[in-house]
Amino acid sequence: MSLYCGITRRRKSFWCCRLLSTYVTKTRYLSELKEDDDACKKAQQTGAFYLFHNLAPLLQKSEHQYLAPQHSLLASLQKPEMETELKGSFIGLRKALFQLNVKDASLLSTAQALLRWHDAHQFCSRSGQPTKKNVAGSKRVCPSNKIIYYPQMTPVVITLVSDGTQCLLARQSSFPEGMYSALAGFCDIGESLEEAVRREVAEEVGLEVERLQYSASQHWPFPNGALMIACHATVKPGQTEIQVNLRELEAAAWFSHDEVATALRKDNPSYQQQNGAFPFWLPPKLAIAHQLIKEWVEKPTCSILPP
Ligand SMILES: NC(=O)C1=CN([C@@H]2O[C@H](COP(=O)(O)OP(=O)(O)OC[C@H]3O[C@@H](n4cnc5c(N)ncnc54)[C@H](O)[C@@H]3O)[C@@H](O)[C@H]2O)C=CC1
Ligand SMILES: [Mg+2]
Repeated sequence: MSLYCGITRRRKSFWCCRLLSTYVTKTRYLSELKEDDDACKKAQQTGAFYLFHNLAPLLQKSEHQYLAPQHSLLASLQKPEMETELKGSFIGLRKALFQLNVKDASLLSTAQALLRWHDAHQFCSRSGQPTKKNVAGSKRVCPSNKIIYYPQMTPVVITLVSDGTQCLLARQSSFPEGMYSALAGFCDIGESLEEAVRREVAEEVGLEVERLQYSASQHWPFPNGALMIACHATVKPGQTEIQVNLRELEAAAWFSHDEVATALRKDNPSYQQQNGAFPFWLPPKLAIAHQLIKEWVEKPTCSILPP
């Protein structure tokens, strides 16, 4: 698509033309919809919608997968009629997330986080008056004092600690049986990413991080919309003795490269072994914890690059 812009200098007009990439065009269009209620209302007439009921998206079950159908603007129907009409059911996102394709999982996570934020920010914290949502849902405004509230994400660090040959994985009692993951924790106010990683590792397993390396980030819808910031970290040589903080974790342990590589190849084994224990398994592909662990398996030295 072309952009034409007119620049007037010293009474002469110059016209320049340049091609905008599809990504830039789309981004600018979305940015316009956030600011322009009329343009957004117009877009809604031809837009596609995901449906939610009490924060649960309407999904259709297909073998081992969930499909997230999109709909045009619908007449208002009650939940049971809606499910019958659209041949699906409203299913909790926690249950369905890992059985959705990447695009639907990402869009539904964003949508749910936004809906949850609106639900929790109905009133101005200064005036106590009801706030008003713009059409796009990208902000809320207090009509009495004009304070603008924007949706928030909470930063969370997630760190795969390694001693160069093994990596440290932990589990909380709320995790599914047998699943271990990298260490995660909410950033405290005023902290840098590096400080949050060092503090969380010290708090949860009693180790001192020597070096850390940023890997990637991911929006995570639970519990209230988090920005997961993933890092690799190494601990000081010879200082690998774990002291698990049992208020936060149920268990933590060092795992060898072979153990982790084998677990990475398996799906969630939802069976118990003969001795009653559940086999060791890792978070599913969609979770950034999985990507972090996979990176380490492919390149165990990824955390010992120069800082
Ligand atoms: N996408 C992924 O791969 C993974 C995501 N996670 C997410 O990371 C999040 C944080 O991990 P945790 O170990 O639970 O955090 P954590 O180690 O900071 O412990 C949670 C506790 O921190 C306190 N806390 C401090 N600030 C908080 C805030 N802003 N919101 C809520 N609680 C706060 C509360 O007392 C809470 O019980 C989890 O909610 C989990 O959903 C965790 C592992 C993997
Ligand atoms: Mg934690």
